[in-house]
This record gives sequence, C-alpha cells and structure tokens, in this order.
Amino acid sequence: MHDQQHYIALAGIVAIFLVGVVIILRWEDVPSISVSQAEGEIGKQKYDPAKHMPSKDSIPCYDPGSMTYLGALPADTADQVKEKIKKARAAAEMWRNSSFRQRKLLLKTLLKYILHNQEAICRVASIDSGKPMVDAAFGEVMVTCEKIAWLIREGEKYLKPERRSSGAMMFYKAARVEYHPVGVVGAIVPWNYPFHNVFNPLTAALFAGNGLVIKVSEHASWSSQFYGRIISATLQAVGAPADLVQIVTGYAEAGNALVTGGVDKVIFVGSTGVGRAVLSAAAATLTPVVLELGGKDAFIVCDDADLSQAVPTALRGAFQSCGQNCAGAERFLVQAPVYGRFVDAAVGVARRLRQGPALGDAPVDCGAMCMPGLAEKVAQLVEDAVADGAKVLVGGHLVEHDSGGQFYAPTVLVGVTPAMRIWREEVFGPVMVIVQFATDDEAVRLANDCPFGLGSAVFSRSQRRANAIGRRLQAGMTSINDFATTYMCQSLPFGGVKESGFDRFAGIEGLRGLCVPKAVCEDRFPWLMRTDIPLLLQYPVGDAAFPFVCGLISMFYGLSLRDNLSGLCTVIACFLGVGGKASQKKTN
Ligand SMILES: NC(=O)c1ccc[n+]([C@@H]2O[C@H](COP(=O)([O-])OP(=O)(O)OC[C@H]3O[C@@H](n4cnc5c(N)ncnc54)[C@H](O)[C@@H]3O)[C@@H](O)[C@H]2O)c1
Repeated sequence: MHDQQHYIALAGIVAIFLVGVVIILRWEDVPSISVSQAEGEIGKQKYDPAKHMPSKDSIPCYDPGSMTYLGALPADTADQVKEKIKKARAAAEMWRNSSFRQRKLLLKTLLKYILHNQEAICRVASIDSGKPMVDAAFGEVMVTCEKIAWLIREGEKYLKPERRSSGAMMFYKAARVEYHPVGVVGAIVPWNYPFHNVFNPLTAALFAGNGLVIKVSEHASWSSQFYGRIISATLQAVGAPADLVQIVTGYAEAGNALVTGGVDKVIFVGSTGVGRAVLSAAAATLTPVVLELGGKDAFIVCDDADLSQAVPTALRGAFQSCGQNCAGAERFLVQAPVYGRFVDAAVGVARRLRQGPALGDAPVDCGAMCMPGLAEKVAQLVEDAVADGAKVLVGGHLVEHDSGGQFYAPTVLVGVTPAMRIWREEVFGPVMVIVQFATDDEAVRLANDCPFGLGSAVFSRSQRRANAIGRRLQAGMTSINDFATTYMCQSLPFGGVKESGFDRFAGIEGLRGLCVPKAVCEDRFPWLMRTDIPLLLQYPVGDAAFPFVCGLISMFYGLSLRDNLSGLCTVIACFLGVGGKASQKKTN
C-alpha cells in the first residue's frame, strides 16, 4: 500500500517537474540578476556579549549556533524610519500604475534568482537564525517559491475588477469592486524565518501595487543586507522604482515609528504582547493592522490514525526549526488506544536527533535557539511542568555545545495537565507535549482549552471523522492528516483566532487585504437609460413623493405577488398624479 502511494507521489512529482520545465522554457526572457554574496564568508571572531553590547544605535549580529560574531548594523531612529516611509511613498506613487505584466516580471526575476541561489539563501538564513539547511530549504525557500508561483499564476485574477450583482431595484446599474493599492505597507517581522519573513509580505505587497517598508527583527538583521541586495537588483532589473522597498533595522522604537509614521496598512508578525502595543499605537492614526501572533497548535491523533504517517509528521511539526514556528505543533493529543505506541515511536526518534551549529562539521537535525534567552525560557517552562508532576522522556535540558551556541535539547514531555504553565504559554522551542484523550469530544475540549488558535491538525483514517473534529477546533487553519499544509496552499488565508491575532496575510484574502476594495457603480446601459431622479422626488418634493417611495419598496421587496402588484399600482398612480394620501393608505 505504502509502495503504491510512493509511486503515485513520484509520478506526481515527475508530472509537476515536466510542467515546471515547460514553464521555465517559457521564461527565457526573464532577466537574470547578479548579487554579491559577501555574507557567505564569515570570520572566526566569537560573539562576546560584554564586548558586543546592543546600543541605541547599533545592533550586534551573531550566529546563535556557532556564536560567531557577524558584525554590527545601524539601528534606525524614528526620524530615519519616517524618511524611509517618505521614500517608499514617492516610489509607490509610480509603482501603483505598473501593469500586471511588469509585476509578474518582477516576481519571475526574483523566483529565477531564488531557484539558482537556494544554497546561498539558505546558508545566510541558517547563519542568522541557527536552523539547519534543510529546515531553511523547507521553511524559508520552498514556501516563498510557492507563494511567488501562486501570485504569478493567480494573483491577477483576484486583483482585477470583480463584477458583483446589483440587485433587483438597481437592475439598470453595473456594480463592481476595484482593488486599488493601499499605498505603503509597513511590515514588522520576527526572527524565526529571516528570508521568508521578508519576502512573504514583499511579494504580495508589490504585486498588489504597493510600496513596502519592512522592519526586520533585531535578532536576525544581518541577513537583511544580502536579502536587501537581492531586492534592489530585482527592482532595477525590471525598471521598478529603486526606493519601492525600504528595510528598517532597529529596535522597538523603530517598530513603533513604522506603525505611527504614516504607512497605510501595518502587517505585524510577532508576539501577542507586542501585537497589543502595535494595535494600540495604530489606533491614534486609525491605521489598519493585520496581527499574526503566537500559536500553540493542537495536533490530534485518533485511534484509527495511520501512525506510520502521523508520527514522522508530528516530529517535524515539533522539531522543524527547533520548534521556533508560529504555526508549530505544541500540544499532541493522542487517543488512549494508540497513545503508548505513539509515545514510544516519538521517543525513539527524538532520542536520535543530532543537534549543533547549522553549518558545523557534523550533520544536524536540530539547530539553535535564535533569540538570546529563549533556551532558558523554554528550560524554565519545562522545569515548572516537571515540578508540577510532568515527566521528561527525552531531553529536558539546556545543551552545552563546544561551540557555545544557544541550544535546548529536543524534548518529549508527558503527564502535562491544563493547570500547568506549559499548557497555556507558547513555548516556541523543541518541546513535544503529549497528552492522552478518550473521546473525540474530549480532544476538541482539550484543543480549544488554550488562549491561542492559529493552526491545528487532525489525524484519522476516516477523513469524515477528522473533518468533523477539525470543524469544531477554534483555529484559523486545520490540516487533515498532515501538518501546516494549509500554508503550502498559497491560495488559502493564513492567520488565527483568539490571542493568535486577526485578519489574514496570505491567500486571496491576504492579497486583497493589501488593497482598498473600491465599490463602483455605473449605468449598465448608458446609451439606453440614464438614471434621473423622478420629478416628484426632486426638490421641493411632490405630495406623492412618500407614497411613491413606499410603492417602490413594496414593488421590489414585497414577499408576495400581491404586494409587488400593489406597489406597482401605487407607483403608476403616483406617476399619473392620482397617487397621494389614498395610494399611501393602500400601500400601507
Ligand atoms: N502568526 C504568525 O504568522 C507568526 C509568524 C512568526 C512568528 N510569530 C510569533 O512571533 C513571536 C516570536 O517573534 P519575536 O520574539 O521576534 O516577537 P516580538 O513580538 O518580540 O518582535 C516582533 C517584531 O516586533 C518588533 N517590536 C518590538 N517592540 C515593538 C513595538 N513596541 N512596536 C513595534 N514593533 C515592535 C521587534 O523589533 C520585531 O521586529 C512568537 O510569539 C511567534 O509565535 C507569529
């Protein structure tokens, strides 16, 4: 059975490859850009927190796996951020008139560069964030390519004016929605995916005709130099304004200046606490905000699930990028009859995971914790849980690596109860909490007993059962018999409910969210019918004005033919000048 599935998957991959070849052959005219990869070479100097202190105007950068010091970047002040917004606005005024052809060319140019330089892109992301190359290829490059491919394929369709029905009363009008660029989008992003977090808002914002000012995290700023050069070269290659994208490096002050500095829409991706501060700062200028915040996804495994599929997926859901994923599986709810087998299988693999610097001499499965202090925070959450009765089956400690890097061991924890901190707080680290449930109702109750509601997953051989559970989960996304695949379908919206935020940044909804949806209404048959205000409604209104309007309402919205005809009679009577008080009575 499994062999058959593998053959089907292989045939699918070959077919997609062939389609890809055809598409690429059609892309001969896409410009090639060349970008210096100075970040490929890094020195040997070790990061020393006492020597390389962050200051108001400088951001020290280092590889969290090897602790190699990468240099310092300037931290933008509020005035500098405002200057960048101004530049982006001037460029966006030009770019809003660009054709979809030009926008697609921009994306194709970018995609071409990414495809030919995957290793360099992953290497730089790995150095900046500590994740292994394969995790970078998955989470940074693959999803970005999918997003670009979707925008090229379908983006125009969803941004073109869309016809809407005009209703019975307005049958002579044509109605449509036009999607106009908002102007300048301000994006504030975290450190977990330094490449994808930049190119995700960038591709959609530019395709929708906007400019972009993006603030990268102070914990992953170094890579923005290389990625910034890719952006500049792409803009230049397709004749787009050079200032269209501005990168801000800095701290909270710079982020706050971006929110309050006059951008037209803010996309904030980060923690729930900072999300609240962003929302409250944006209230002063009534700037719309998309909030993509924390998550603590439930991963439900029913007793009829295929464990040979569920366990490897669960492990990737927990340990991809060392658990530093917003849509990261943190609570594994497993039904009693398969709980023991699931735990044993997960523990067996988790024990064998290799951890270390992403680009060290030895191959690794798990990398480092990117943000300083995060490994200690994870350790504290696990220690608290253990003190309250939870049991560590694998890991459960900080890792002292020769490199001195920021590591927390891949961990499997059981015996966790909803009263523990680790049940409610986002871990954002490599900790697999496995909890047993008895019935589907209990799985739903446990899954929803959480302040967050970003992603979720349900495993069962019965898709019907899995969907029935999935529909009851309080989450913005649900994958059935898989994990986080909703994000690989870039036509789908990405976002959460409850403390995971609101509004959406991907998919059709996210793309249109970067536009002003302008409602337009015009005469359907201008050559035949112009809509003048009837004489009796013109100022000063005639005696029959009120019964006339009431007649119209009955005529179009009456629930029976009798009501409709009665309304019609009133309207005719008013037109003929025999309406008035009598007709008004009749209508009533
Ligand atoms: N839902 C999603 O799509 C998604 C994706 C990735 C990460 N996350 C979340 O991000 C968090 C981890 O990232 P983090 O630690 O960088 O988050 P964070 O909230 O600390 O920082 C995010 C960004 O906000 C900036 N910032 C800090 N204070 C600010 C202020 N007052 N005003 C404006 N900007 C400010 C930071 O400099 C950074 O660029 C986790 O909670 C994770 O779940 C969510």
